[in-house]
Amino acid sequence: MTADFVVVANRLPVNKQTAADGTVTWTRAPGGLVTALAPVFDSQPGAWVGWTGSTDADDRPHVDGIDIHAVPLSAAEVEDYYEGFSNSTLWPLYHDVLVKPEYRADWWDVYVEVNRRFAAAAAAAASPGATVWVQDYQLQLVPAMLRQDRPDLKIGFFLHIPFPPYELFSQLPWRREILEGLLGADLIGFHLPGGAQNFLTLARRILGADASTGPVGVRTDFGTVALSDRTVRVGSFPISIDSASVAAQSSTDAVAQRAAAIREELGDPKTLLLGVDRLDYTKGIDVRVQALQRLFADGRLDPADTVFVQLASPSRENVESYARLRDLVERTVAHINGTYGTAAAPPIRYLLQPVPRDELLAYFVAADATLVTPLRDGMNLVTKEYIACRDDLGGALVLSEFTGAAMELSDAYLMNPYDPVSTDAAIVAAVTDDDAERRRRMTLLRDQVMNNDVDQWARSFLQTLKS
Ligand SMILES: O=P(O)(O)OC[C@H]1O[C@H](O[C@H]2O[C@H](CO)[C@@H](O)[C@H](O)[C@H]2O)[C@H](O)[C@@H](O)[C@@H]1O
Ligand SMILES: Nc1ccn([C@@H]2O[C@H](COP(=O)(O)OP(=O)(O)O)[C@@H](O)[C@H]2O)c(=O)n1
Repeated sequence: MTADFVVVANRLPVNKQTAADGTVTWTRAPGGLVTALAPVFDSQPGAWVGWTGSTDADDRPHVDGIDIHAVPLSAAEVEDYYEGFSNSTLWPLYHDVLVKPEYRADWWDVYVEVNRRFAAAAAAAASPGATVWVQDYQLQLVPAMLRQDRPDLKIGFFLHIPFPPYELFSQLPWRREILEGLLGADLIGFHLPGGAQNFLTLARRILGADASTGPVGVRTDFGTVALSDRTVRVGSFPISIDSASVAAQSSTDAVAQRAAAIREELGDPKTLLLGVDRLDYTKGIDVRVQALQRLFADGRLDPADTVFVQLASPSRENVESYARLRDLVERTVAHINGTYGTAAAPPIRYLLQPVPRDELLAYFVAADATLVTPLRDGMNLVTKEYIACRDDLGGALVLSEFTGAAMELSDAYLMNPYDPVSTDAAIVAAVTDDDAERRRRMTLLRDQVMNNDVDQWARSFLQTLKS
């Protein structure tokens, strides 16, 4: 069976659960990109092409409402395509070279090969004239490969992470191939106008393409790259969450009771601070923990009545830079608890494990402030989830200027994660400002998040693609 609408993403929206008797069940998976795209299928039927996340060739994933097309990956391909080229070359290069990207031809060869397999699977899943929406940095060659095979398709591409400027991108030995791969699309979307602008500059300087030079706006004023036979549009479409649904899920009695219980279990601290991230070096978990260490040391925060909970989900654990970050975070947390805590009440609680959705929402409702301090982040959906959970107008958001979310959420307590003075000041202001100021800021943040949801993101991208 083929479909008129096909999403192609590295990951399928599925979670594999194996019971004690070996029975396998598949459920819809949560997570940033998946959470954003799943509602698109509520309004139109379609297919999703992607990887199950495991190397078991016998996997036959199934979820209600989406026609799933699994692309199998061997253990060696996971190493070279996912952990290697995607997450040890492209991810650090696109995130400001926070760690040194590795440029290896053997990884590149497997990246090409796996992209070819995704393109073939997408071509097989798509009906004549279908719309195919390719997602993210793992699949940047798919648009051109797919067009070669299926010129009848409408092809969109969206990048969920930052797109770097010429000075960084041009390090990449395969820079021409990546740009040409993306130009196979009819519409290329980025979160921010800056990413779109970087792409247009790169197309001009590296490919000598006829790319527009005027400003790109948010969901308007699209840039163009004129090719010999067609024109590619380039735009900014900041992603969001299903705001109304998150707000509704977080305002149940059960979540309120659990939020109160969490505070009680933590010893009813005067100030409850929260961090929620994949354990990734881009997220600035070390930045916020080191800030707390300074604030406890200089007395601006009292470790006796402050608790910071860091909910970290394990991520890309076979990549060495992730193991190094884990080591740094865990040593710093142990040092702070050893220095400023008591046996009964350590000021930092650190969990390295997935947390059920309802539990996560209860933490958002319970927190006096959430610390979102990335050194670089494409958008950061945690930010928007926290805001959507605060219909009580309580809580405060400390937000790095280096997230995509900061462009829309300028009423947060903004900070520069590279500047300890700015970081410390934002945390202190977020917890000591009077209630009126905190409520004023949260009101403005909520207006933004509740009025700009993921449906608008998907609709604006797909309408632009079809127009
Ligand atoms: O699939 P993983 O390797 O486990 O990583 C999870 C996802 O991480 C990245 O998320 C990005 O997309 C979010 C939604 O647009 C955005 O808010 C965030 O800033 C980005 O980092 C990655 O881009 C996805 O492909 C991964 O699935
Ligand atoms: N411990 C955690 C951390 C994140 N998450 C979820 O994972 C998603 C993270 O999205 P994001 O846009 O902030 O960042 P990435 O991890 O996609 O880079 C959010 O939907 C979080 O609620 C979670 O469920 N549990």
